Amino acid sequence: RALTRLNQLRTHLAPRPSNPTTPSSITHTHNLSTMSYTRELHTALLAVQRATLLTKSVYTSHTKGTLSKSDSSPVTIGDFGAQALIIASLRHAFPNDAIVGEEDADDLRSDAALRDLVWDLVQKARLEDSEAEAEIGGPIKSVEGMLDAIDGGRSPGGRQGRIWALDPIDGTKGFLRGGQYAVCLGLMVDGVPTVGVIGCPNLPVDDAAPLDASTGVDADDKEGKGVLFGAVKGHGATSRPLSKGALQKETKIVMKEIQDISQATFCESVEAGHSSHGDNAAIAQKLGITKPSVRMDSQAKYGSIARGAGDLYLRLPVSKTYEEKIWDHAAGVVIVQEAGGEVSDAWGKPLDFGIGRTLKENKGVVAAPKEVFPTVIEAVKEVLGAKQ
Ligand SMILES: Nc1ncnc2c1ncn2[C@@H]1O[C@H](COP(=O)(O)OS(=O)(=O)O)[C@@H](OP(=O)(O)O)[C@H]1O
Ligand SMILES: [Mg+2]
Ligand SMILES: [Mg+2]
Ligand SMILES: [Mg+2]
Repeated sequence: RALTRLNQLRTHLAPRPSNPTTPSSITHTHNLSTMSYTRELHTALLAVQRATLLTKSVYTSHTKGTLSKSDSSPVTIGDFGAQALIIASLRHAFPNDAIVGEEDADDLRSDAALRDLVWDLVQKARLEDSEAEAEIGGPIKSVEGMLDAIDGGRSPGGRQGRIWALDPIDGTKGFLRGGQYAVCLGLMVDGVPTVGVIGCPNLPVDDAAPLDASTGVDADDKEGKGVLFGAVKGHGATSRPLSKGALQKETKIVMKEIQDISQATFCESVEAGHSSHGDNAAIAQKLGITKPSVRMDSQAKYGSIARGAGDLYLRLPVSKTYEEKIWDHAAGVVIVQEAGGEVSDAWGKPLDFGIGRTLKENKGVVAAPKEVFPTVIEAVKEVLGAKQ
């Protein structure tokens, strides 16, 4: 009977290729551990944890090595270093997987001084637990290996197979300002976000801590800051303290039940250029919300609502042409869904992660607990509709 139950579970949990003509070489192996993505989650948690150590060392140092990218957004040595470490970890554990990473190594190849700064950071960032460090492949061996790892994030994305979406530092502006930021890694299987991990060095460890965007790095690790969120589709969401070595014990997280939507707290971007503060405020007003919004950089917003510290995440588009990037949402979406939430674009349309590196068929993002989600989307549509 146990065997029948196991087989039923296998059939139930097996990720199915969306296209029945998928060649057998990229269909998934049917063993229970891959089906529940235990190894993927474990690897992603350790990889993100190691990368957060690197970002913290940059956060507290004076040299951030900031460059302006072609879209005039900033990138730092922390972004490059974290991307190198995470891609090296993924290649070690899952050499056949594709990776969509935000950064590439072009700027480092043409700037030796910057490259040396990143190489120095990458060599120093090691997990103190040798078993954990070995599980993610140990240190990167050479400068060329580091550049090659960073360039490993050039996948165009797509709807088939296993593709990781990596944001080595999400909220780089927040990172530079001394605010919240996050290291984010999601695995998409056939275009569906399936595993999500977010490391937030500046959020309180305590899931019940009141939501404020209070900032400042916990330089001596004495302030109880630093949290690592994780989730697997169908298996719930967790948080645990970030550590410097092996993974700490996890706690299950769930979104807060909302009795009265007018009492909800909503989160939005700090940067007015990333999300329309005016539209967000109009939506809140329609819902009868009087509490001020909490402005917070990065996917720390997804983590915060997933653990019930806040309730809603509103990201109404500012520009008609901006396409949201998949690495800004993939991990957060799994974590919120698994904590009991729903996420869509501003029109209530599901986010389509299978088109490429961006969510080009979607506009804006709204996340809320399942029970109130339809009410929130109605308010969003009314506000958007009134503008058209
Ligand atoms: N115009 C526009 N509209 C929407 N989003 C944009 C836009 N420009 C940039 N970005 C992306 O915003 C990412 C960080 O946004 P957040 O809202 O999470 O943080 S912030 O409070 O604005 O810093 C940020 O991620 P990082 O680059 O990883 O920091 C960008 O990918
Ligand atoms: Mg980002
Ligand atoms: Mg980034
Ligand atoms: Mg960026």
